[in-house]
This record gives sequence, structure tokens and C-alpha cells, in this order.
Amino acid sequence: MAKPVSIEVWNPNGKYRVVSTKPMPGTRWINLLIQQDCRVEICTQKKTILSVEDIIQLIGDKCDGVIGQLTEDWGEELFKALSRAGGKAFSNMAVGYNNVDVNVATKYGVAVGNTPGVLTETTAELAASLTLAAARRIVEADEFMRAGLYDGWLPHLFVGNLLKGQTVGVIGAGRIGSAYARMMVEGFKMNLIYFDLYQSTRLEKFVTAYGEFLKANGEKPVTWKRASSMDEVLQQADIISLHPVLDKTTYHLVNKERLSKMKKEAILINCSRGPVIDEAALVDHLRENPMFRVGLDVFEDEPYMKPGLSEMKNAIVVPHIASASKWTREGMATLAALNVLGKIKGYPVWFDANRVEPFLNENAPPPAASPSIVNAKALGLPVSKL
Ligand SMILES: NC(=O)c1ccc[n+]([C@@H]2O[C@H](COP(=O)([O-])OP(=O)(O)OC[C@H]3O[C@@H](n4cnc5c(N)ncnc54)[C@H](O)[C@@H]3O)[C@@H](O)[C@H]2O)c1
Ligand SMILES: O=C(O)[C@H](O)CO
Repeated sequence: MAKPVSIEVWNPNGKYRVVSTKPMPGTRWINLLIQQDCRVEICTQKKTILSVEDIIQLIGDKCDGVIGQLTEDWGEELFKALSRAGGKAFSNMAVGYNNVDVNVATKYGVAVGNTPGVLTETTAELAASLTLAAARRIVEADEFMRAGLYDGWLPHLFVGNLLKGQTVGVIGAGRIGSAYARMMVEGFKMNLIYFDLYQSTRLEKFVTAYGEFLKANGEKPVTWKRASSMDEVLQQADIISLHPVLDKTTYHLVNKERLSKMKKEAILINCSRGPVIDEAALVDHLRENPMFRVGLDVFEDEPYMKPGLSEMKNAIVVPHIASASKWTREGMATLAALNVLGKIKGYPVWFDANRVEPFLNENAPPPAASPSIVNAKALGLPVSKL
């Protein structure tokens, strides 16, 4: 029998019981739920990753909806428990939902929400930060300084890579991949090569227009290319940033063979999901190719790193913080809460999950809709443009 989990309760007399498996940033999300007659219970247990048993306890006998986290395993057991408690809504506080078995949720009639859009720029900015940190060896140089090793300027000290004029490769040019591509192209005048299952016409138009602007100003224009295979990106790019969803097609997308196709001095960035890279193969590659560098926000077996990774000087590692800006995290909490609230209240689903701004405006009430429900079609939920 699992130990009881500690909770904090808001609006105890609310009609609908909504559980959040973690305290989330800001208070707007709590207020929005309370205003719509919800009793909000927040798990305050000092345990980073809750087990399935912990969450079943939190769900209890009566629960209308749950806001959960990407560290939780939302499959048969949890959706069964939620459905048994009368629950009809779940939302991840994340855009990625590879921790959720959506088919199982649909089977139990539970809507599954996620939080796209609000984290696009914040996540792309972290990918850009890792790119710069890796290119200019900032973490190594910082450690060197703090260790008291600096005894004067030297021509060879921490020489890194210039980005201007080099080629940035993006795998998965969706919301975040495209935002990152624009930052690198516009900010550092890099040429773009990308691979995605779909064409990103907006991104291509952006690079073309910026190239024309540069040309008109007497500068070398930037260029773009849509690669016909991922290997083309790996072979041609100097910087490669991974932004696909994690699913069966992207598991170990970057493996030993693909690493060997990349330039010896390339930089690989991953702010998508850890299992997109075969991390053990990456450690070997880093060991054998000291000029190859990586910037990683995500890991295959989070919270752990594969043996050897933490010792590699040519790796920069941060703990899954890509969406960690205050505005974004508060916005994610709001979108997740509104996903759950919308289903509970019987509201329709918002017509475009990418246009979430009306839900984030603190000075106006949000639309009466769920911002983003990934199984809306399968559940036959109505769609609305309000
Ligand atoms: N590190 C973090 O904190 C963090 C933050 C936000 C998102 N993410 C991750 O980033 C992912 C992408 O988010 P998004 O909002 O840009 O999603 P998105 O759906 O807009 O973009 C994903 C893109 O990947 C492409 N894709 C899918 N399979 C592919 C394949 N096999 N090869 C190449 N491209 C493929 C899709 O066509 C799509 O364009 C999320 O699913 C999540 O896992 C991580
Ligand atoms: O998928 C997501 O949203 C991230 O991993 C956390 O922001």
C-alpha cells in the first residue's frame, strides 16, 4: 500500500474536483478553475516523479480531471482509475505527450490536452543558447576561470566555431524547429538545411526574404534547402538541432551510423526528447571525436545520463529546462488547466491549437474552449471559433 500523498486544497466547496499532480507556476490557472466552481487539489509531496500508485491515490473515488506532468506514465492503469472516478479530462503540462497513451485515454472517453505554442520561442531560445555555448565553449571556459587557471590571454585559448556563414541543420521543422531556424538564420546569418516530413513554406519564405534583404544591403544572402533525407542534413550541416516529436519513427533517429555521417567538428543540439538520440552511441562518438560537441537538454533515461556522458568536456548538459521561462511556465499551467476545465464544462475545442494567445491574455477572460485536445477528433468533440 502506497503512503498517503500530501495535498493543498483550494476552494474546498467547488463542485468539480480537479487534481494537479504538481504545484505549477503562477496563480492564474488556480483562479480560473476556482471561478468556474472547481475544487483544486495540488499534490505537494516532496517527490519529483510520482509513481502510478501515488497518482491513483490522488485521483481517489471522485475526480473530474487531472493536470499531469511529462514524467508520469499515463497509460491503462491511470486512465482506468480516472474513468472509474468519473473523470473525463487529462492535460499534460507540456506540448510533448509521449508519456501518454492517447488510444487508451480515448478508449476510456478521456480528453487529452497539451500546451503547444506558449513554449515555442522559449524552447528555441534554449536551443540557440546551447548552440552558442557549445560553439564558443562557454561552459569549459567558465570552469577554467573558476578553477583559477587563467593566467593571461593566449592565441589558442578556447578557440571555437564562428557561426556566420555556416550551415544550420534542423530535423523537425515544426513550431520549435522553425523558430530556432529563424533565430539562427537571422541572428547569425547562417544558411539553412532542414528535414521534415512536411514542407515548411513559411520558413522557406522567411529565409528567402531575409536573403533578399541582405543582398539589397550589399551582404551575402542566406540560403535554404529542404533536404530529401535526414542524412543529407547530417552530412552538410555544421550545427544540427533536433526538434521532432518522439514516436516510433524518431526513436534513436540519431544512432551510431548517423553520427558517423556528421562532420567531425559538428555541433549537435537536442531539446526534443532524449530517446531521439542513442545516448550510449553518442558517448562513444564524443570520446572518439573530441572536436565534436553536443548541447543536451534531454536524456534517454531521465533523470539519469548514460555512463561516461558527465565526464565529456565536449558535452554541455542541462536538466530539461528548455521551456523554463516564467511567462512560458505560467502560460503552460494556464493552458493545461483550461484544457481540463473546458472538457469538464462541456466547452468545444479551440479551432487552432497553435493560436493560443487569447487564452494567455491576463487582462481578459479566456475563450470558453479547451485550447488543445489531441484526441478531439477521435472523441468527436465539437470545434469552435469564438
Ligand atoms: N526540452 C523541452 O523542454 C521541450 C520543450 C518543448 C517541446 N519539446 C519537444 O519538442 C517537440 C516538438 O515540439 P513542437 O511544438 O515544435 O511540435 P511540432 O509538432 O510543431 O513539430 C514537430 C515536427 O516534427 C516533425 N516530425 C515528426 N516526425 C519526424 C521525422 N521522423 N523526421 C523529421 N521530422 C519529423 C513533424 O512533421 C513536425 O513538423 C515536442 O513534441 C516535445 O517532445 C521539448
Ligand atoms: O514537451 C514539453 O513541453 C517539454 O518537454 C517541457 O516543456
